[in-house]
Amino acid sequence: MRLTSMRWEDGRLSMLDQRGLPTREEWIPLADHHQVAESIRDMVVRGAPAIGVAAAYGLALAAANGADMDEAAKELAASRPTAVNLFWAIDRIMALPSLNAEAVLAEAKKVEDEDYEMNLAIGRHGQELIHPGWNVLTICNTGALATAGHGTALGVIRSAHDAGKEIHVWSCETRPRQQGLRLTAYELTKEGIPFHSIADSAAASLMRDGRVDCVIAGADRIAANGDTANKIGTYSLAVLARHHGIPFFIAAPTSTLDTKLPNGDAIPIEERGAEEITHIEGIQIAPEACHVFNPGFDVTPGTLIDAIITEEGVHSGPYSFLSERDISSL
Ligand SMILES: CSC[C@H]1O[C@H](OP(=O)(O)O)[C@H](O)[C@@H]1O
Repeated sequence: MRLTSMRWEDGRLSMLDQRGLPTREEWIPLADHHQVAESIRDMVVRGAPAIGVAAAYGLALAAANGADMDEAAKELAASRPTAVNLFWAIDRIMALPSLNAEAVLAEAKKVEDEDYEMNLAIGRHGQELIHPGWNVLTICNTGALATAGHGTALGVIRSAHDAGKEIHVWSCETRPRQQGLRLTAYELTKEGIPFHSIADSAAASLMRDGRVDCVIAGADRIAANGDTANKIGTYSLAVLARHHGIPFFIAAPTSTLDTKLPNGDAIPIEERGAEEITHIEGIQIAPEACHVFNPGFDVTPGTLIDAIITEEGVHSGPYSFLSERDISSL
């Protein structure tokens, strides 16, 4: 059975609580869009494409429950600010000619199915860049748990492995929420893909020692010039990769493109709570009243990205994802 982060069955939405993985596999039933918004905000479900799919199903619940769809859309849109897929999915549903329950659910299922197909295409295109025997470094979780299945950056890794390229993965722990140590390690273990989890701070010396052949990461929002918002720490990996002459790739579906933004300066960067840093599994590890700055994302300039892989193919810089419509509106 395909690993996925959520299931719509018999009119009900349930989500795999990613906060408990890898030690607890617990599915949570969600009865309404309020609970979906809360599950996105609390990172029960996380990952740019996955929260877009979740929001689409949240609107399907709102329609089925007879809720005010505009209010439901606003509540879901307020759950997290950085991943543009959330707003792309909400806008797509709200643009339907009719917001009856059947039509909204059908469109939500299309959003999910299309994301899965886009990830398979990203994998096909991206694995062409991966040489046999490469050591591939990645950050956060960009796999089936962050999408509708297969994954983006981790989808490229899966596809390269499935193509018999015998790669090895360095999976950054990804402080503070440890999506790499908990979720990517969980997925790679399930698939039997060789990997080592590493502290985020170990990446530099691995690159210096010639033990990294490429870096591949996901994205939460890509501006028209290729500036890319992704998990905090991605920018430092891009700078390190450029310093060491190592190719740095981003993998994302086109639903992650925000062509209204000419560059990454205006991408909203989510700041999360201090407890994500001061506590681990609810246990305090920092002094009382410890001051914390906890941005969830950073922006990597398109000039540091050697290729952006989408379902359409491999794009190389300089990037210009502006559509004709966007150019005419500038
Ligand atoms: C396939 S996109 C996954 C993307 O989302 C992650 O952020 P979060 O776990 O906070 O939702 C991270 O930026 C990943 O690259």
